[in-house]
Amino acid sequence: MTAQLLDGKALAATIKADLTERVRALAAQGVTPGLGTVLVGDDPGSKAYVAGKHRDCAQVGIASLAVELPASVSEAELDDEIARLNADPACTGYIVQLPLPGGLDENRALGLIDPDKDADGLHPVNLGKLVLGDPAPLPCTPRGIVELLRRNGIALSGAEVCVIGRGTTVGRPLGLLLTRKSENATVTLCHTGTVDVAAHTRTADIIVAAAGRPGLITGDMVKPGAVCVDVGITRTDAGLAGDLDASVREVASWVAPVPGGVGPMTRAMLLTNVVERAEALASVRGPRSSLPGI
Ligand SMILES: Nc1nc2c(c(=O)[nH]1)N[C@@H](CN(C=O)c1ccc(C(=O)N[C@@H](CCC(=O)O)C(=O)O)cc1)CN2
Repeated sequence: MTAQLLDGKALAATIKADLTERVRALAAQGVTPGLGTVLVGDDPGSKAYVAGKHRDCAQVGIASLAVELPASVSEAELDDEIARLNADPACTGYIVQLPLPGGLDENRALGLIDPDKDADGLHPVNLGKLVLGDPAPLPCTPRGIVELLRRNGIALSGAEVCVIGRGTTVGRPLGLLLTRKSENATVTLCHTGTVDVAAHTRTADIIVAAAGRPGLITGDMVKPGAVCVDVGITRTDAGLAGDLDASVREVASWVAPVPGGVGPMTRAMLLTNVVERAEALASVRGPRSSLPGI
């Protein structure tokens, strides 16, 4: 068997085309959505991801507000930038790019974001709403994974899903999303304390690998016909490497690859979160509101 590709790049392009129309409709009401990003330090991966987010904004007509700070920034200076974006009426929503350099407390920074402007859905209030099943912006990678599976006709209801990785941006919130009544999957969350990862992956209908360990999942760990989603991106001298070994493609029915799978979907979901908030605010304020931008 050679797996079919879950093409996140193509699906993200379709989603961005739809968002472009929605941004045009907002513009007709006098509203320009704005995405802010806070990038601290010079991690090459983070710089590339943030640059990609702003390229996407330009494509769909969302305004960009890019804040760049040196790795030596103090906690107080970072807090000031976050407070500034909270107060900026041109900023509909924003993100603090993770990971932050050592010495800066990520949870503290995320907790200072105005939950209404939390374009990443990573503020504790919004993660709490996800637990409770209340409406809130959803974390971008988990939302992108569910969308990629759903739009390719992959059934989630009743599926056994094995998620590898318990991080706050992917594994944990993905488990919460997949176990909502609307998705109805059964989730096993594996992590560095899991004694026998293969014992869990071998019985799974869907495997989501978000460990950041190149080649961790090999073909012999996959049930024939399973769907495999690669989330781990590691930068090596030879280029980007995912968590799925090449042998997985001979066993799986579908594979979401690195690059071109979940990454572009993560970015498309970030734009979606921003546009959704702009639309919600526009509908509250009514057309051609005299209030400042949102
Ligand atoms: N504040 C956040 N920080 C981080 C998040 C997040 O959702 N919010 N997730 C990851 C990184 N990430 C988003 O920021 C991200 C990762 C990958 C891609 C992407 O487009 N990947 C491409 C390859 C890009 C390349 O060539 O480097 C792909 O897979 O095709 C976008 C966003 C950690 N931090």
